[in-house]
Amino acid sequence: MKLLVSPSSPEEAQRSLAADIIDVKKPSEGSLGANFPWVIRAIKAMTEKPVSAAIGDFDNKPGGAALAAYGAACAGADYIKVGLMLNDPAAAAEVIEGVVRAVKDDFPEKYVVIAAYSDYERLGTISPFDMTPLAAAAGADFAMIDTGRKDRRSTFEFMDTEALTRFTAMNRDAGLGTALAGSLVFEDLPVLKRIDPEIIGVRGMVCGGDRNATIREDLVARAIAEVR
Ligand SMILES: O=C[C@H](O)COP(=O)(O)O
Repeated sequence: MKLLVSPSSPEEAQRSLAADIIDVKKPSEGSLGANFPWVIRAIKAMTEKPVSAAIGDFDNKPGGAALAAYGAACAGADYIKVGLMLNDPAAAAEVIEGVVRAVKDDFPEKYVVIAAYSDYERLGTISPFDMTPLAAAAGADFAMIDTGRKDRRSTFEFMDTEALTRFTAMNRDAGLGTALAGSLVFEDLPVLKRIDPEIIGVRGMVCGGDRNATIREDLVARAIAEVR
């Protein structure tokens, strides 16, 4: 299980370099808020570790999503992550296909991560279980769950261990890796290890509980030690 940490600036990235994957995002622009290309480029230049970039929480705008994905890939991201803030499976498929093609046509070695939200019922968005077959059919690499609304309610409040285990197994059967995130806390690490996704994603955990605070190097070190 790899640890992905989500800094919002090169300064925070500097304190996140012990993580397995450095995930560039702009939390003030949403759960998977996109940061500027020059921030992605600057963070990519700081490390040999894989860099991921969130490109936004998209409704029915496949062209915008595809162009954002291409931009993140050109800026140096190794993983490109898009969130599905929509409900209609046909529209979701269009966004996913656009993002996968935008990345893979020019950068076949890069990974595409498609995220649905654990709190999909309160958001009225597509369920992670309905996303997986669409992501697999389009040739994405990972299916992810995160919370769409960041109000400190955890993914575990919306989906229990059984559902997350089932999601992980479903992805594996479909040839996809799994990434799990959403206000995870240190106490969740033992059960996450049992669920066994390829990646867990955190920000609030390594900010001391408040994702609007700043990332602490000591907490990144503790997280990586406990994940191992
Ligand atoms: O990709 C992971 C997210 O940045 C998780 O953020 P969070 O732990 O604050 O919910």
